Amino acid sequence: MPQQHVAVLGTGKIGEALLSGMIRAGWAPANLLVTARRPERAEELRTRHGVTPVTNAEAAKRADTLIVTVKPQDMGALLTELAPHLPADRLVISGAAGIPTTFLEERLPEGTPVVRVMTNTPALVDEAMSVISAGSHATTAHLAHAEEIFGAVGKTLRVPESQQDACTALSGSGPAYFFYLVEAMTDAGILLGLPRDKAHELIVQSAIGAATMLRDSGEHPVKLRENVTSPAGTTINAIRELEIHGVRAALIAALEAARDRSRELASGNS
Ligand SMILES: NC(=O)C1=CN([C@@H]2O[C@H](COP(=O)(O)OP(=O)(O)OC[C@H]3O[C@@H](n4cnc5c(N)ncnc54)[C@H](O)[C@@H]3O)[C@@H](O)[C@H]2O)C=CC1
Ligand SMILES: O=C(O)[C@@H]1CCC=N1
Repeated sequence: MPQQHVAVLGTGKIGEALLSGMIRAGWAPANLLVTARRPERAEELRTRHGVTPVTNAEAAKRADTLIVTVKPQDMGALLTELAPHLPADRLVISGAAGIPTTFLEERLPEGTPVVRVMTNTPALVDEAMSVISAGSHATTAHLAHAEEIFGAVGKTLRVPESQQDACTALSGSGPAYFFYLVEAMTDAGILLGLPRDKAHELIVQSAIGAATMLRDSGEHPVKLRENVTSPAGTTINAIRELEIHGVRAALIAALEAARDRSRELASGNS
């Protein structure tokens, strides 16, 4: 069967990460359409990936599946532009934080299947976590198609849409928290007298090792931490400081704030 045409609309950081992953996974660039606001950006995407830049209206007419990766604040305007050109049997996948499937369904032709996905930037290295939910007209075949696309850049997980804002706080924004931790721990290395590049290398390799153990050992994180924490040793002194400074509570509050912001995002739209 010939591959379907897939269009990525609003090909910024996430759109391009997905596009490049799809090509690495074997999608033919000839079947991939992209839209961008600026002509120079469209040309850059053509040169870099061999995909075809089109207008949003052309994408609506030509693509079997449309993946919308604009910022939440730009979603309303884009849907208004697409709606008059979109046949109602086309699958529309939204990658935007906070935008419910009902928001798209209300602005697209009656019966349009919509799937909501929250991915993350490790898509760039095929290690994304993408959580996927169906709108009211999307079937399991539509979900499977979304999984095929996002599976090109990492893991996928189906969740009820009611959990999407929480997932956005955990995995959508998640990489930023780890980058922040690495940055802070590297600063600590500087305080302890290490050169910045050495401190960075030590922390990054420790992060990779810890992440690999979390994924592959089957052990609970508490057990893994206990294995590092020797009686009267160094680690417990650090853990005590983390507890005194409320780092666990800060993380819980931080993710709650991210979840709340995700809930608010749809209201910033037309
Ligand atoms: N950056 C991240 O870590 C993640 C972002 N997301 C979601 O992905 C979406 C995109 O985020 P980024 O890629 O970071 O943003 P970005 O700003 O890099 O990309 C969005 C692109 O859409 C273009 N655009 C806006 N309106 C358009 C229109 N009418 N026609 C054509 N192009 C248009 C913009 O020019 C821009 O290039 C957002 O909705 C965000 O919530 C989801 C997961 C992670
Ligand atoms: O910060 C944001 O709004 C986007 C969504 C998840 C990660 N980045």
